[in-house]
Amino acid sequence: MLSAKNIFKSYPTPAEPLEVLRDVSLELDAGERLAIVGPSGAGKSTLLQILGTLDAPTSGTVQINQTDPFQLSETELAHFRNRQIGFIFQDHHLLPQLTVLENVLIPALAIGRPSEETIQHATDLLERVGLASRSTHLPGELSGGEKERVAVARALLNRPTLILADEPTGNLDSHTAQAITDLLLKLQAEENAILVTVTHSKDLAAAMGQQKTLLDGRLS
Ligand SMILES: Nc1ncnc2c1ncn2[C@@H]1O[C@H](COP(=O)(O)OP(=O)(O)OP(=O)(O)O)[C@@H](O)[C@H]1O
Repeated sequence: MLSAKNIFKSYPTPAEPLEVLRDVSLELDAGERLAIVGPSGAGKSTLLQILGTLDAPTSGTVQINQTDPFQLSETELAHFRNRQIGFIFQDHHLLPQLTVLENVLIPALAIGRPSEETIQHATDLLERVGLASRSTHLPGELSGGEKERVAVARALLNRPTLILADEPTGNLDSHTAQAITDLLLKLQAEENAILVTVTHSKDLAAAMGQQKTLLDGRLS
């Protein structure tokens, strides 16, 4: 379960602090989906960073599976994040010198040498995203949509509680965007994970089923 309660976030500026999030709360159970929409600069990515434990709120609490990540030590938090959260970014963040399979294995490589079982799971995920035949290729040899599919497979490697996607279809043509949306929703449902996406895409937001708008720092 994901719960965020009374989240406020301000950034310091030379003048007044810039208040980006004002009393944002949300609660999602396993298998639920939420699209966060809103104008540019509304604080969508800031909220996603906080839900992803990459940035702490100025005040308020986050709980992921009954754990408050911001109470953990740095090392515990890195481990927790790696185990519980899968991230998908608009520009996929694949490492160009690693093969497709190695890129999917990155969340496992962060905690040591991947087991045979983990390598098999990564191979299965590549099969499920339709890229089994490309596992030894480098990202530079793939199309934009294929790279995004690798990013989806990688986000699922550790069977995360929570998948966070920031504009996962942002750089794709409408046909490829639809294919990535279908794939993401299918895998999320199969894994019973929580999926939160930030998007400007009306199609993706509609496909997510539930959407909320961030405006003037408030989510409604
Ligand atoms: N580290 C930071 N320091 C200072 N201000 C920041 C920082 N990060 C974001 N901001 C500001 O916070 C506000 C919200 O930014 P954020 O990236 O969360 O918006 P967004 O809704 O995701 O926008 P977009 O749709 O354009 O990506 C913006 O005014 C931005 O300039």
